[in-house]
Amino acid sequence: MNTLVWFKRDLRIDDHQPLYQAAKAGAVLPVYIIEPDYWQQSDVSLRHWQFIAPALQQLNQQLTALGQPLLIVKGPATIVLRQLCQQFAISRVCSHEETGNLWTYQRDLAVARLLHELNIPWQQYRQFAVFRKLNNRDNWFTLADSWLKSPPVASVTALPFLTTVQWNLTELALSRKTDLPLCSTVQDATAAKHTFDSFISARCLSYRQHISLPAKAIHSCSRLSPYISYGQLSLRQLQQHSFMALKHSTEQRKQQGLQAFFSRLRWHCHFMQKLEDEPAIEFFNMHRGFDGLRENDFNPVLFQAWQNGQTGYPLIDAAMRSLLATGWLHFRARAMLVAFASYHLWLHWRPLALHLAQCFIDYEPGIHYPQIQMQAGTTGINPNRMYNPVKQSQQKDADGRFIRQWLPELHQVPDSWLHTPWLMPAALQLRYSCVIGRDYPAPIVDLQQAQQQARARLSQWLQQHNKPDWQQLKQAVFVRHASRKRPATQKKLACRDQLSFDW
Ligand SMILES: Cc1cc2nc3c(=O)[nH]c(=O)nc-3n(C[C@H](O)[C@H](O)[C@H](O)COP(=O)(O)OP(=O)(O)OC[C@H]3O[C@@H](n4cnc5c(N)ncnc54)[C@H](O)[C@@H]3O)c2cc1C
Repeated sequence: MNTLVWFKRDLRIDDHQPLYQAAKAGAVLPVYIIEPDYWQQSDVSLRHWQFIAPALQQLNQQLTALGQPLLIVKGPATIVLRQLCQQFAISRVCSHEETGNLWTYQRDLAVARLLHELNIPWQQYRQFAVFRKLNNRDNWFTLADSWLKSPPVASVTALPFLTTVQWNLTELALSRKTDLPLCSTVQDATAAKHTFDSFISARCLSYRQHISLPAKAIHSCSRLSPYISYGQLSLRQLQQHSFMALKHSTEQRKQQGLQAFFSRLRWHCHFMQKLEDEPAIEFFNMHRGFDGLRENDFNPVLFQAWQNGQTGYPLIDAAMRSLLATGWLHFRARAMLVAFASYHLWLHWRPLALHLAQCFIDYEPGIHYPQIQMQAGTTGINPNRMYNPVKQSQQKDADGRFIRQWLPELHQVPDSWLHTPWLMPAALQLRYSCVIGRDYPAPIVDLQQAQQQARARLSQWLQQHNKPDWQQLKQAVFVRHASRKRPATQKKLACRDQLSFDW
């Protein structure tokens, strides 16, 4: 029996159910499809390819060592699969389930129709604690827990040789009409295991302390997100290995770091489950009562300044420029960028989501859209969090290491002015080669005014809409998406906290 294993966002051979099941039954044709239409989508960028291409080379080496190299084919999935199924007398297709964007969902539907027509079964296996057709979240925690604790799939030790086809990733290269510049430094796609080992053995010690400090998070966070997003590492194995490390650790700081990391791996699945349950949140407000709140106020000038790290607020701009250069940011900076754009600049979340999706090397639709909506305050069940960028800057980058690294125009500005350079007297601006409006922009909005306006707009909206149907919608979001880990009463109280601001 010849089985085609379709590699998508699961570029590994360990704990790989489709590969294991296929290998048990006979010959295996491992395939990766470069889909030109996918690469034209507005939430995709060639920065993603910058990471995926070396990951594919590594996967090919691993498969070749097992006996059967990887086939990489360019074209629409339905055409490629039809041709391969006929050419290699394929009697089954195996892959992992994908919780992707609308485009990948529709492509999967088209593939299902094709395989049905060809009378070839398509077996899809779970790779995250994400469950299809879940009615509500009541049992999710128990289901997730038992799946995450279940034994990983046995390793495949050999694959019978079926075919080899020469491919060259440079020749298969993609192009896009408009795109962000590639990252100037990108995480090493072939260093997944090394990155995990270095985190578990040493870097996790300072994870809790440094997780929100921009200059330190880059070293102390696990940095595993792209390897998880493209499936080079199995989240289940990561969860189990970190649990073992936690169990055997006697050092308190290490335990705290591993515990925090361990729960975030679960959050990964918790967030993905939201998009799986309601794919519409890629486009629409999770709580539809927020429809109309920001749509008509979109200001492209403010958006452009935000996108390019030119808002005049140093921590915001340093975060964006660091992201543009490296494709990565720690959680708090991601949240701050979205909150600042949503509240202070009053921009709708959808264009923000697309820009950031293109920027993030680790773009994972299942986490991305629910997180964006949470930070933009459109879920209706999470407290609104409006970060003050000056306060954040003074607290999280007090010595200005991060700001100076990414904003060379502020390099000479002393700490006392660094977080509010627009307040510097003109003579000092000249002395420190940072003339506001010439070398670095003046703030694009007045902070106090923007905060007050956002708060007033939101209060007014909530007053106008806080009617029984609003509560009903909120309850529906809660039933569908809220975590059930805390007791229901406590959670309900938290949900009422509609107008809390983190000034
Ligand atoms: C607006 C916004 C958009 C985001 N978009 C993405 C995205 O596209 N892809 C992505 O992987 N993460 C996303 N995140 C979550 C989080 O910021 C990143 O997972 C994290 O910064 C990646 O760095 P790390 O691997 O060093 O994380 P660590 O802090 O070391 O965490 C380890 C792993 O836990 C998971 N994780 C950590 N934080 C979260 C979280 N808040 N929610 C869900 N899972 C989490 C990730 O798999 C991460 O790799 C987003 C957060 C925000 C606020």
